[in-house]
Amino acid sequence: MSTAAEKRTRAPQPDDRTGHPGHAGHSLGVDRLSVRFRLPDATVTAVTDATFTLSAGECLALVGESGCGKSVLASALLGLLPGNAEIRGRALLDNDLDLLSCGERVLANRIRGRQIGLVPQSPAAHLTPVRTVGAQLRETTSVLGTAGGDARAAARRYAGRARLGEQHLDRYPHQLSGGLAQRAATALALAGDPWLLLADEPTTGLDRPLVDATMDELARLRDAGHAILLITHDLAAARRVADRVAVMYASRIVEIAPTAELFDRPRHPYTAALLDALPERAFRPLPGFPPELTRLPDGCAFAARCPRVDRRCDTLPPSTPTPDGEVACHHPQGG
Ligand SMILES: Nc1ncnc2c1ncn2[C@@H]1O[C@H](COP(=O)(O)OP(=O)(O)OP(=O)(O)O)[C@@H](O)[C@H]1O
Ligand code: NI
Repeated sequence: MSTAAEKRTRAPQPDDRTGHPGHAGHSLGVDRLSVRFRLPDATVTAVTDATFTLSAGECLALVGESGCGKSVLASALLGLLPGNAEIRGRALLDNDLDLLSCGERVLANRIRGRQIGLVPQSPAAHLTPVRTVGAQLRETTSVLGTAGGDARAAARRYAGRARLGEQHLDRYPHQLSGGLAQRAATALALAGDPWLLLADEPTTGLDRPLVDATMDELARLRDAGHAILLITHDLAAARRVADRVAVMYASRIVEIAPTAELFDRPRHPYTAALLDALPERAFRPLPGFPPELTRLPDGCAFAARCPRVDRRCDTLPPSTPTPDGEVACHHPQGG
């Protein structure tokens, strides 16, 4: 599948002001990634056959209801799942290194922080309360080997890339506003020069102006050449920054499409239902609940809530190509 990044006319540019490195050429190719958790009395099917690509300079949003498997997917890529997780599939970095099989040592020494940065859900969880932001940045750049012998200059550099003014480096996290704390946490995520940023619900609990500001910061990092995997419930936020959107339902990606296309012409009935629930649209929440991930049906998991359900839905709908994406439905809307 061709990517939005290939289609975008504005190529990713290094940011001259901050000396932001270009990351052109990097890619992540996830192929049938599946995760199950074995529990004593049940098996949780958290992710099933997730397949997508993501290139430097592109933002992919992963959206779907709570519990559908978004965070488990992200944790699998970082090797952060607990021991009871059974992982299958591949996740190739630069068509080369498989994140799912390379092992903890490689992940710890070469990947986490250095190739893949984590933009945290809550800055508070990422920042140490008892040390200044500058001290934390200096330490992180030293540990990750990006300080280049001058940790102070490095701290200023990464603060600059996250648009955190130098004057804030001597402050403790609690002395920063919510927006500045988010930038400080982002500066830490950038401190190892990762090209790929994972942002799992980076705006939970923020008010709308701060959500928008955070999305605009992510868009800026995308434009500076980073790849961004944005996990969110917030379709409006996704629309603001994502080039493509992947919609997840009950462990599967059921539709993936360029953002404008997805909003204008949703093909999967679940995507249409998510859009109908938006305040600026019909504001009609989808009735019912997703199935338990311990008892998924053999056929389409959305059938029980689907307005277009028919006999074919007893069998699993295969993922089929659309002009610019894919949909897994026996009777997609709009052709
Ligand atoms: N260690 C684990 N053992 C068993 N089940 C787990 C484990 N971690 C996650 N799960 C289950 O996997 C499913 C997917 O969880 P996940 O956190 O990925 O959902 P999510 O889409 O990120 O939801 P939210 O939007 O609420 O963050 C859930 O049913 C969850 O309970
Ligand atoms: Ni989550």
